[in-house]
Amino acid sequence: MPARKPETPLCDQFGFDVDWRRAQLALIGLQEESRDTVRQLHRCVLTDDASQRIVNGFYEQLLHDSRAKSLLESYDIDRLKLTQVAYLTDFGVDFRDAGYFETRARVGIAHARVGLPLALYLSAFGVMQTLILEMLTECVSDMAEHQLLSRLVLKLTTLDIAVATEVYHRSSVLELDRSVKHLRLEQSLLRTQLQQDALTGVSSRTSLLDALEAAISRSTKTGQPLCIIMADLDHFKAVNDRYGHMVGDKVLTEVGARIRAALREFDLVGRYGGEEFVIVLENTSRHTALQVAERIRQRIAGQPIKTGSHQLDITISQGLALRVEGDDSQSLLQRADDAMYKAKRAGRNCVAEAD
Ligand SMILES: Nc1nc2c(ncn2[C@@H]2O[C@H](COP(=O)(O)OP(=O)(O)OP(=O)(O)O)[C@@H](O)[C@H]2O)c(=O)[nH]1
Repeated sequence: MPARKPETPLCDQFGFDVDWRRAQLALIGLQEESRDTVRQLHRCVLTDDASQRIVNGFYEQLLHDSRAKSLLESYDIDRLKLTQVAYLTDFGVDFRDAGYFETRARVGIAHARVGLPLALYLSAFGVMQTLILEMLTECVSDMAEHQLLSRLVLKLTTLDIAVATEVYHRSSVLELDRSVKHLRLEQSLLRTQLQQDALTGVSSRTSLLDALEAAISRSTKTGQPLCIIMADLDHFKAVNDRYGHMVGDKVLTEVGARIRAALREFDLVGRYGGEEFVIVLENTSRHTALQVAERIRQRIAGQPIKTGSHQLDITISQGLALRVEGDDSQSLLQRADDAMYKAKRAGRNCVAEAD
Protein backbone atom coordinates (compact mmCIF):
# COMPACT_ATOMS: atom_id res chain seq x y z
CA MET A 1 0.00 0.00 0.00
CA PRO A 2 1.51 3.37 -0.93
CA ALA A 3 2.37 5.61 2.04
CA ARG A 4 -0.22 8.34 2.60
CA LYS A 5 1.02 11.85 1.98
CA PRO A 6 0.97 13.99 5.11
CA GLU A 7 -1.85 16.54 5.02
CA THR A 8 0.18 19.34 6.53
CA PRO A 9 3.76 18.65 5.42
CA LEU A 10 5.06 22.15 6.15
CA CYS A 11 3.57 22.22 9.66
CA ASP A 12 5.27 18.86 10.24
CA GLN A 13 8.55 20.12 8.81
CA PHE A 14 8.59 23.37 10.76
CA GLY A 15 7.30 21.93 14.02
CA PHE A 16 3.93 23.73 13.98
CA ASP A 17 2.35 20.88 15.90
CA VAL A 18 -0.89 21.06 17.89
CA ASP A 19 0.89 22.32 21.03
CA TRP A 20 2.76 25.03 19.18
CA ARG A 21 -0.44 26.18 17.44
CA ARG A 22 -2.45 26.17 20.65
CA ALA A 23 0.21 28.14 22.53
CA GLN A 24 0.47 30.66 19.70
CA LEU A 25 -3.30 31.22 19.59
CA ALA A 26 -3.49 31.54 23.38
CA LEU A 27 -0.67 34.09 23.44
CA ILE A 28 -2.36 36.25 20.83
CA GLY A 29 -5.74 35.79 22.52
CA LEU A 30 -7.56 34.10 19.68
CA GLN A 31 -10.23 32.04 21.40
CA GLU A 32 -12.99 29.73 20.26
CA GLU A 33 -15.53 32.56 20.58
CA SER A 34 -13.49 34.61 18.06
CA ARG A 35 -15.01 32.39 15.38
CA ASP A 36 -18.30 34.34 15.57
CA THR A 37 -16.38 37.59 15.32
CA VAL A 38 -14.60 36.25 12.24
CA ARG A 39 -17.97 35.57 10.62
CA GLN A 40 -19.06 39.10 11.55
CA LEU A 41 -15.86 40.54 10.01
CA HIS A 42 -16.55 38.78 6.72
CA ARG A 43 -20.24 39.73 6.71
CA CYS A 44 -19.67 43.41 7.48
CA VAL A 45 -16.21 44.24 6.14
CA LEU A 46 -14.48 41.65 3.96
CA THR A 47 -17.16 41.34 1.31
CA ASP A 48 -16.12 40.44 -2.24
CA ASP A 49 -16.25 44.00 -3.41
CA ALA A 50 -14.43 45.39 -0.36
CA SER A 51 -11.73 42.70 -0.62
CA GLN A 52 -11.13 43.63 -4.24
CA ARG A 53 -10.74 47.30 -3.29
CA ILE A 54 -8.38 46.44 -0.42
CA VAL A 55 -6.23 44.32 -2.73
CA ASN A 56 -6.10 47.05 -5.39
CA GLY A 57 -4.99 49.54 -2.75
CA PHE A 58 -2.46 47.02 -1.45
CA TYR A 59 -0.67 46.63 -4.78
CA GLU A 60 -0.88 50.33 -5.52
CA GLN A 61 0.98 51.03 -2.29
CA LEU A 62 3.50 48.19 -2.73
CA LEU A 63 4.41 49.32 -6.24
CA HIS A 64 5.52 52.65 -4.81
CA ASP A 65 8.38 50.78 -3.15
CA SER A 66 11.25 50.30 -5.60
CA ARG A 67 12.38 46.96 -4.06
CA ALA A 68 8.85 45.53 -4.13
CA LYS A 69 8.37 46.89 -7.65
CA SER A 70 11.47 45.19 -9.01
CA LEU A 71 10.48 41.89 -7.38
CA LEU A 72 6.88 42.11 -8.63
CA GLU A 73 7.86 43.05 -12.18
CA SER A 74 8.32 39.45 -13.28
CA TYR A 75 4.87 38.42 -12.01
CA ASP A 76 1.39 38.77 -13.46
CA ILE A 77 -0.11 41.33 -11.04
CA ASP A 78 -3.71 40.34 -11.88
CA ARG A 79 -2.99 36.76 -10.84
CA LEU A 80 -1.31 37.94 -7.66
CA LYS A 81 -4.38 40.04 -6.92
CA LEU A 82 -6.62 36.99 -7.25
CA THR A 83 -4.40 35.11 -4.77
CA GLN A 84 -4.53 38.05 -2.41
CA VAL A 85 -8.35 38.23 -2.62
CA ALA A 86 -8.43 34.51 -1.78
CA TYR A 87 -6.19 35.29 1.22
CA LEU A 88 -8.78 37.81 2.45
CA THR A 89 -11.66 35.39 1.80
CA ASP A 90 -9.89 32.93 4.11
CA PHE A 91 -8.73 35.54 6.61
CA GLY A 92 -9.43 34.11 10.08
CA VAL A 93 -11.72 31.33 8.80
CA ASP A 94 -11.03 28.11 10.77
CA PHE A 95 -7.93 29.69 12.30
CA ARG A 96 -7.57 26.84 14.78
CA ASP A 97 -7.15 24.20 12.08
CA ALA A 98 -3.72 22.91 11.04
CA GLY A 99 -4.75 23.65 7.45
CA TYR A 100 -4.93 27.38 8.26
CA PHE A 101 -1.31 27.34 9.43
CA GLU A 102 -0.30 25.13 6.53
CA THR A 103 -1.63 27.62 3.96
CA ARG A 104 0.21 30.48 5.67
CA ALA A 105 3.40 28.44 5.91
CA ARG A 106 3.13 27.61 2.20
CA VAL A 107 2.74 31.27 1.27
CA GLY A 108 5.63 32.16 3.60
CA ILE A 109 7.99 29.59 2.13
CA ALA A 110 7.09 30.65 -1.42
CA HIS A 111 8.07 34.24 -0.57
CA ALA A 112 11.25 33.13 1.20
CA ARG A 113 12.24 31.05 -1.85
CA VAL A 114 11.86 33.91 -4.31
CA GLY A 115 14.16 35.93 -2.05
CA LEU A 116 11.64 38.47 -0.73
CA PRO A 117 13.37 40.13 2.25
CA LEU A 118 11.60 39.40 5.52
CA ALA A 119 11.32 43.09 6.39
CA LEU A 120 9.49 43.72 3.14
CA TYR A 121 7.22 40.74 3.66
CA LEU A 122 6.28 41.81 7.19
CA SER A 123 5.74 45.39 6.01
CA ALA A 124 3.30 44.05 3.41
CA PHE A 125 1.31 42.47 6.25
CA GLY A 126 1.30 45.89 7.92
CA VAL A 127 0.03 47.54 4.74
CA MET A 128 -2.70 44.95 4.39
CA GLN A 129 -3.67 45.36 8.04
CA THR A 130 -3.99 49.14 7.70
CA LEU A 131 -6.13 48.79 4.59
CA ILE A 132 -8.46 46.31 6.32
CA LEU A 133 -8.78 48.63 9.30
CA GLU A 134 -9.55 51.58 7.01
CA MET A 135 -12.22 49.54 5.30
CA LEU A 136 -13.57 48.56 8.71
CA THR A 137 -13.89 52.24 9.68
CA GLU A 138 -15.72 52.87 6.43
CA CYS A 139 -18.14 49.97 6.93
CA VAL A 140 -18.76 49.84 10.69
CA SER A 141 -20.06 52.89 12.57
CA ASP A 142 -20.98 51.25 15.86
CA MET A 143 -18.11 51.95 18.29
CA ALA A 144 -18.28 48.66 20.20
CA GLU A 145 -18.47 46.59 17.02
CA HIS A 146 -15.62 48.60 15.51
CA GLN A 147 -13.46 47.93 18.54
CA LEU A 148 -14.28 44.23 18.57
CA LEU A 149 -13.53 43.77 14.87
CA SER A 150 -10.37 45.91 14.97
CA ARG A 151 -8.98 43.79 17.79
CA LEU A 152 -9.70 40.66 15.78
CA VAL A 153 -7.97 42.06 12.69
CA LEU A 154 -4.90 42.93 14.78
CA LYS A 155 -4.82 39.44 16.31
CA LEU A 156 -5.22 37.66 12.98
CA THR A 157 -2.48 39.74 11.37
CA THR A 158 -0.24 39.07 14.37
CA LEU A 159 -0.80 35.35 13.84
CA ASP A 160 0.14 35.65 10.16
CA ILE A 161 3.26 37.63 11.03
CA ALA A 162 4.29 35.06 13.68
CA VAL A 163 3.92 32.18 11.21
CA ALA A 164 5.74 34.08 8.45
CA THR A 165 8.65 34.96 10.74
CA GLU A 166 8.95 31.38 11.98
CA VAL A 167 8.84 30.02 8.43
CA TYR A 168 11.60 32.39 7.31
CA HIS A 169 13.70 31.59 10.35
CA ARG A 170 13.21 27.82 10.31
CA SER A 171 13.66 27.49 6.57
CA SER A 172 16.99 29.30 6.74
CA VAL A 173 18.06 27.00 9.58
CA LEU A 174 17.02 23.98 7.48
CA GLU A 175 18.83 25.43 4.48
CA LEU A 176 21.97 25.86 6.58
CA ASP A 177 21.59 22.32 7.83
CA ARG A 178 21.33 21.05 4.25
CA SER A 179 24.45 23.02 3.27
CA VAL A 180 26.40 21.57 6.18
CA LYS A 181 25.31 18.02 5.21
CA HIS A 182 26.27 18.69 1.60
CA LEU A 183 29.67 20.00 2.67
CA ARG A 184 30.24 16.95 4.88
CA LEU A 185 29.40 14.67 1.97
CA GLU A 186 31.79 16.54 -0.30
CA GLN A 187 34.45 16.38 2.39
CA SER A 188 34.09 12.62 2.74
CA LEU A 189 34.15 12.23 -1.06
CA LEU A 190 37.37 14.25 -1.16
CA ARG A 191 38.81 12.14 1.62
CA THR A 192 37.95 8.98 -0.34
CA GLN A 193 39.51 10.48 -3.46
CA LEU A 194 42.69 11.21 -1.51
CA GLN A 195 42.76 7.73 -0.03
CA GLN A 196 41.92 5.82 -3.18
CA ASP A 197 43.78 5.52 -6.42
CA ALA A 198 41.35 6.92 -9.01
CA LEU A 199 42.17 4.35 -11.70
CA THR A 200 42.47 1.07 -9.86
CA GLY A 201 40.48 1.70 -6.65
CA VAL A 202 43.30 0.37 -4.43
CA SER A 203 44.88 2.71 -1.85
CA SER A 204 46.51 5.85 -3.17
CA ARG A 205 50.25 6.40 -2.84
CA THR A 206 49.68 8.93 -0.04
CA SER A 207 47.50 6.66 2.06
CA LEU A 208 49.74 3.67 1.30
CA LEU A 209 52.79 5.51 2.63
CA ASP A 210 50.84 6.69 5.72
CA ALA A 211 49.68 3.13 6.38
CA LEU A 212 53.21 1.81 5.92
CA GLU A 213 54.61 4.32 8.45
CA ALA A 214 51.93 3.28 10.95
CA ALA A 215 52.57 -0.42 10.33
CA ILE A 216 56.34 0.04 10.85
CA SER A 217 55.81 1.82 14.16
CA ARG A 218 53.36 -0.92 15.32
CA SER A 219 55.79 -3.64 14.30
CA THR A 220 58.66 -1.84 16.08
CA LYS A 221 56.55 -1.61 19.24
CA THR A 222 55.14 -5.13 19.27
CA GLY A 223 58.03 -6.98 17.62
CA GLN A 224 55.53 -8.64 15.24
CA PRO A 225 56.97 -9.34 11.76
CA LEU A 226 56.10 -6.98 8.93
CA CYS A 227 56.64 -7.78 5.25
CA ILE A 228 56.10 -5.71 2.17
CA ILE A 229 55.96 -6.73 -1.48
CA MET A 230 56.80 -4.51 -4.42
CA ALA A 231 54.94 -5.80 -7.50
CA ASP A 232 55.68 -4.52 -10.98
CA LEU A 233 54.00 -5.51 -14.25
CA ASP A 234 56.29 -7.19 -16.76
CA HIS A 235 56.83 -5.63 -20.18
CA PHE A 236 53.92 -3.34 -19.60
CA LYS A 237 55.28 -0.75 -22.02
CA ALA A 238 54.72 -3.28 -24.80
CA VAL A 239 51.04 -3.59 -23.78
CA ASN A 240 50.59 0.16 -24.02
CA ASP A 241 52.51 0.37 -27.26
CA ARG A 242 50.60 -2.43 -28.89
CA TYR A 243 47.05 -1.94 -27.60
CA GLY A 244 47.03 1.67 -26.43
CA HIS A 245 46.81 3.38 -23.05
CA MET A 246 43.10 2.63 -22.52
CA VAL A 247 43.75 -1.09 -22.69
CA GLY A 248 46.81 -0.55 -20.47
CA ASP A 249 44.58 1.19 -17.90
CA LYS A 250 42.14 -1.71 -17.91
CA VAL A 251 44.99 -4.15 -17.36
CA LEU A 252 46.25 -2.11 -14.39
CA THR A 253 42.75 -2.03 -12.89
CA GLU A 254 42.33 -5.78 -13.28
CA VAL A 255 45.78 -6.46 -11.78
CA GLY A 256 44.87 -4.24 -8.79
CA ALA A 257 41.61 -6.18 -8.35
CA ARG A 258 43.35 -9.56 -8.60
CA ILE A 259 45.96 -8.58 -6.02
CA ARG A 260 43.21 -7.31 -3.69
CA ALA A 261 41.29 -10.56 -4.13
CA ALA A 262 44.36 -12.61 -3.26
CA LEU A 263 44.85 -10.83 0.07
CA ARG A 264 43.31 -11.10 3.50
CA GLU A 265 40.84 -8.42 4.66
CA PHE A 266 43.43 -6.66 6.81
CA ASP A 267 46.28 -6.65 4.25
CA LEU A 268 46.77 -3.47 2.30
CA VAL A 269 47.53 -2.89 -1.35
CA GLY A 270 48.31 0.51 -2.80
CA ARG A 271 49.46 1.93 -6.11
CA TYR A 272 53.00 3.07 -5.56
CA GLY A 273 53.75 4.29 -9.08
CA GLY A 274 52.56 3.90 -12.68
CA GLU A 275 52.61 0.10 -12.90
CA GLU A 276 53.94 -0.66 -9.43
CA PHE A 277 51.87 -1.86 -6.51
CA VAL A 278 53.00 -2.23 -2.89
CA ILE A 279 51.44 -4.76 -0.56
CA VAL A 280 51.76 -4.31 3.22
CA LEU A 281 51.45 -7.50 5.24
CA GLU A 282 51.34 -6.87 8.99
CA ASN A 283 51.98 -9.61 11.56
CA THR A 284 53.16 -11.77 8.68
CA SER A 285 56.27 -13.93 8.65
CA ARG A 286 58.63 -14.14 5.68
CA HIS A 287 57.36 -17.63 5.00
CA THR A 288 53.70 -16.59 4.86
CA ALA A 289 54.52 -13.48 2.82
CA LEU A 290 56.22 -15.70 0.22
CA GLN A 291 53.04 -17.78 0.02
CA VAL A 292 50.94 -14.63 -0.44
CA ALA A 293 53.28 -13.40 -3.20
CA GLU A 294 53.06 -16.75 -4.96
CA ARG A 295 49.25 -16.68 -4.71
CA ILE A 296 49.23 -13.20 -6.28
CA ARG A 297 51.60 -14.32 -9.04
CA GLN A 298 49.34 -17.25 -9.90
CA ARG A 299 46.15 -15.17 -9.85
CA ILE A 300 47.66 -12.85 -12.43
CA ALA A 301 49.61 -15.21 -14.62
CA GLY A 302 47.10 -18.06 -14.35
CA GLN A 303 44.34 -16.45 -16.37
CA PRO A 304 44.58 -14.03 -19.30
CA ILE A 305 43.11 -10.56 -18.80
CA LYS A 306 40.22 -9.85 -21.15
CA THR A 307 39.80 -6.33 -22.46
CA GLY A 308 37.29 -6.05 -25.27
CA SER A 309 38.36 -8.50 -27.96
CA HIS A 310 41.87 -8.95 -26.51
CA GLN A 311 43.06 -11.68 -24.18
CA LEU A 312 46.34 -10.60 -22.64
CA ASP A 313 48.81 -12.81 -20.84
CA ILE A 314 50.10 -10.59 -18.07
CA THR A 315 52.74 -11.39 -15.45
CA ILE A 316 54.27 -9.50 -12.57
CA SER A 317 57.64 -9.55 -10.84
CA GLN A 318 57.66 -9.20 -7.07
CA GLY A 319 60.25 -8.24 -4.52
CA LEU A 320 59.71 -9.16 -0.88
CA ALA A 321 61.29 -7.43 2.09
CA LEU A 322 60.96 -8.23 5.79
CA ARG A 323 61.32 -5.31 8.21
CA VAL A 324 64.62 -5.45 10.06
CA GLU A 325 65.82 -3.46 13.06
CA GLY A 326 66.26 0.22 12.14
CA ASP A 327 64.14 0.09 8.97
CA ASP A 328 62.06 3.11 8.06
CA SER A 329 59.61 3.21 5.16
CA GLN A 330 62.26 4.46 2.72
CA SER A 331 64.78 1.71 3.48
CA LEU A 332 62.12 -0.98 3.50
CA LEU A 333 60.70 0.17 0.18
CA GLN A 334 64.19 0.40 -1.28
CA ARG A 335 65.00 -3.20 -0.33
CA ALA A 336 61.68 -4.42 -1.74
CA ASP A 337 62.41 -2.50 -4.95
CA ASP A 338 65.90 -4.00 -5.21
CA ALA A 339 64.40 -7.46 -4.72
CA MET A 340 61.81 -6.77 -7.40
CA TYR A 341 64.61 -5.92 -9.88
CA LYS A 342 66.28 -9.15 -8.86
CA ALA A 343 63.08 -10.95 -9.91
CA LYS A 344 63.13 -9.09 -13.23
CA ARG A 345 66.71 -10.21 -13.81
CA ALA A 346 65.79 -13.75 -12.89
CA GLY A 347 63.42 -13.85 -15.85
CA ARG A 348 60.28 -12.04 -14.52
CA ASN A 349 56.98 -13.65 -13.39
CA CYS A 350 58.60 -14.67 -10.12
CA VAL A 351 59.24 -13.57 -6.54
CA ALA A 352 62.65 -12.59 -5.15
CA GLU A 353 63.59 -11.82 -1.58
CA ALA A 354 65.56 -8.85 -0.33
CA ASP A 355 69.07 -9.54 0.96
N1 LIG B 1 48.13 2.60 -19.35
C1 LIG B 1 48.91 3.05 -18.38
N2 LIG B 1 50.23 2.90 -18.46
C2 LIG B 1 51.01 3.36 -17.48
C3 LIG B 1 50.48 4.01 -16.37
N3 LIG B 1 51.50 4.33 -15.56
C4 LIG B 1 52.65 3.92 -16.16
N4 LIG B 1 52.36 3.32 -17.33
C5 LIG B 1 53.25 2.75 -18.31
O1 LIG B 1 53.96 1.67 -17.77
C6 LIG B 1 55.09 1.45 -18.63
C7 LIG B 1 56.25 1.06 -17.81
O2 LIG B 1 57.27 0.72 -18.69
P1 LIG B 1 58.73 0.30 -18.27
O3 LIG B 1 59.12 1.05 -17.01
O4 LIG B 1 59.61 0.44 -19.43
O5 LIG B 1 58.60 -1.18 -17.80
P2 LIG B 1 58.00 -2.44 -18.51
O6 LIG B 1 57.71 -2.23 -19.96
O7 LIG B 1 56.86 -2.93 -17.69
O8 LIG B 1 59.18 -3.45 -18.43
P3 LIG B 1 59.73 -4.21 -17.14
O9 LIG B 1 59.26 -3.44 -15.93
O10 LIG B 1 61.20 -4.19 -17.27
O11 LIG B 1 59.16 -5.58 -17.20
C8 LIG B 1 55.30 2.73 -19.41
O12 LIG B 1 54.96 2.53 -20.77
C9 LIG B 1 54.34 3.70 -18.79
O13 LIG B 1 53.81 4.62 -19.72
C10 LIG B 1 49.07 4.16 -16.32
O14 LIG B 1 48.48 4.73 -15.38
N5 LIG B 1 48.30 3.68 -17.34
